[in-house]
Amino acid sequence: MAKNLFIRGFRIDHAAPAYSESYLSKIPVLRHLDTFEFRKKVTFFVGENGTGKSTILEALAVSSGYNPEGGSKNFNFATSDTHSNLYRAMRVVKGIDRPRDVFFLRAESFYNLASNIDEIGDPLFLEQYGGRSLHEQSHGESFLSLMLHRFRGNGLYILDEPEAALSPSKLMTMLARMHELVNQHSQFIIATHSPMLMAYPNADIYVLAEGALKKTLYEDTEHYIVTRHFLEDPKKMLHYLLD
Ligand SMILES: Nc1ncnc2c1ncn2[C@@H]1O[C@H](COP(=O)(O)OP(=O)(O)OP(=O)(O)O)[C@@H](O)[C@H]1O
Repeated sequence: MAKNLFIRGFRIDHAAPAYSESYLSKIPVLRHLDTFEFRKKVTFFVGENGTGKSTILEALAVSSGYNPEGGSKNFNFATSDTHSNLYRAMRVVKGIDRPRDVFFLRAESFYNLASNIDEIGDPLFLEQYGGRSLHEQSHGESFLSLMLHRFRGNGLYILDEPEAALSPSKLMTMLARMHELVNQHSQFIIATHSPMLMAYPNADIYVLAEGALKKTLYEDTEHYIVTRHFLEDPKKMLHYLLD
């Protein structure tokens, strides 16, 4: 196991009631997932909708002490208790070093996170988020504020579909910032559908498909292949799809 990572892996106890007595046992990928080892500073989980990416990220985040709706360890707001019980059946293997910065971001509850920052109302605290309420910034601007101002390096960042808000050029800004943070000893665990984001070099890509988590080369991912085919000849693809 890579010792210099903050999260080195996890184990799932399939006999735990939290797992066996819930819908989790019906998610094909989880059924065959006993242990998982992180090897790189950036790990992507990709795959079709509903294959279990968010479930795994959320359990990793909750097991590591984060608020299930997102934020750092200081956030404890909850707007609805919809997170799964996987964290009760999961044991996270931590590295030797502890991260000095942690953040769990999920696109779907970003709005609630922004409200919570406003409620805290401390200007010094707000400064970390670019000095302006995240509600007064666009979705993409506020996410970039988070990456540029709040993420400080030496951090563990668990991001669920961070591309949701970003234009292609801002996605490139994110890639550059991510690289800086990786060089400052950070670890990223990301669920994504973005072929641009998953192009980040020296990352591991795991595809959730056919009941397995399979390490896959970037060029072999469906995201890369389908997007490339589409962009090579959009007219031909549209003709095929629409006629
Ligand atoms: N509360 C729940 N009750 C029953 N099934 C659920 C519940 N929450 C999620 N599921 C199911 O668990 C499976 C995995 O969901 P998850 O959100 O982890 O998928 P995902 O890979 O992140 O999908 P997407 O790419 O669409 O975000 C899905 O089939 C989903 O329908």
